[in-house]
Amino acid sequence: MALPTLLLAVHGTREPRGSAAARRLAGAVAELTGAPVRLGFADVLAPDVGEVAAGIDGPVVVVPAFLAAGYHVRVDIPAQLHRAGRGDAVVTGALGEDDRLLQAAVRRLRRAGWRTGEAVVLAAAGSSDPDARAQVDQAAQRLSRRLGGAGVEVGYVATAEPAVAEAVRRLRARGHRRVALASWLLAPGLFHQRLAEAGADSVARPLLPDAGVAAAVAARYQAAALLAAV
Ligand SMILES: C[C@@]1(CC(=O)O)c2cc3[nH]c(cc4nc(cc5[nH]c(cc(n2)[C@H]1CCC(=O)O)[C@@](C)(CC(=O)O)[C@@H]5CCC(=O)O)C(CC(=O)O)=C4CCC(=O)O)c(CCC(=O)O)c3CC(=O)O
Ligand SMILES: [Co+2]
Repeated sequence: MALPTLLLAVHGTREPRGSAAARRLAGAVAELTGAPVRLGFADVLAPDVGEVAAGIDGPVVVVPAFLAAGYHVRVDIPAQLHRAGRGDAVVTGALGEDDRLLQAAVRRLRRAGWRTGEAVVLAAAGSSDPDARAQVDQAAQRLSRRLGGAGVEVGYVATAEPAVAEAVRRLRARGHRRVALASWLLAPGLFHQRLAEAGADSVARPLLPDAGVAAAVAARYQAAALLAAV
């Protein structure tokens, strides 16, 4: 039986390097899974996830390239699929709980110059969805353990508190002389650009491109493909 199509749902950005990162991720995932892979956008760019799904014959597995299951994953993408008559598509969970994403964040952090003893702000996009924010809090706790108990605070670029710059200030107020920013963002974009102004001593790059992130997407697809194939 033919493999279900893997529809990679990315947020969408006006930053061309962000779109290039998304296309490269789609290519890496196609290689890992051997499945037909298509790219759709939740916001900012077209075609949206529903429009892409409507043009696909046969079963579809949508893997959201999102770190937490917030508004876009839980509301926006399912609504796009319903509008397009593809409410049958299986939508997998977000990626942030997969340890490979955390490993990617740690690699970026070290490459940006983080040293043992420095405090860290895990900088996430921000969401109006409390469950999505709880998922980011959990990632911050896992990051702290992974860094040998380093002080880690969450900071948000938009929509939620504390803002990234405020999280940096709080750590300094608690006596941390050096504060590093870990990017809990997938790709270069407007949100990542804002991290440069947050007052940190170093800023890690976003998570993509990364083979572990591609493997996490492939794993989500493979687990769901069993359900999607009719
Ligand atoms: C729903 C909303 C707020 C709400 O939660 O209510 C929200 C939510 C989320 N966005 C997330 C991610 C990204 N957002 C952007 C960009 C933009 N996001 C904007 C709006 C909104 N985003 C609010 C809807 C307002 C509305 O449309 O009504 C834009 C259009 C306009 C603006 O800035 O207001 C601005 C475009 C800037 C431009 O190009 O002009 C990028 C791309 C980039 O950075 O360039 C990334 C990928 C970052 C990466 O690379 O990872 C995540 C994290 C998901 C995760 O966990 O991964 C969530 C959380 C969630 O889904 O809940
Ligand atoms: Co957004």
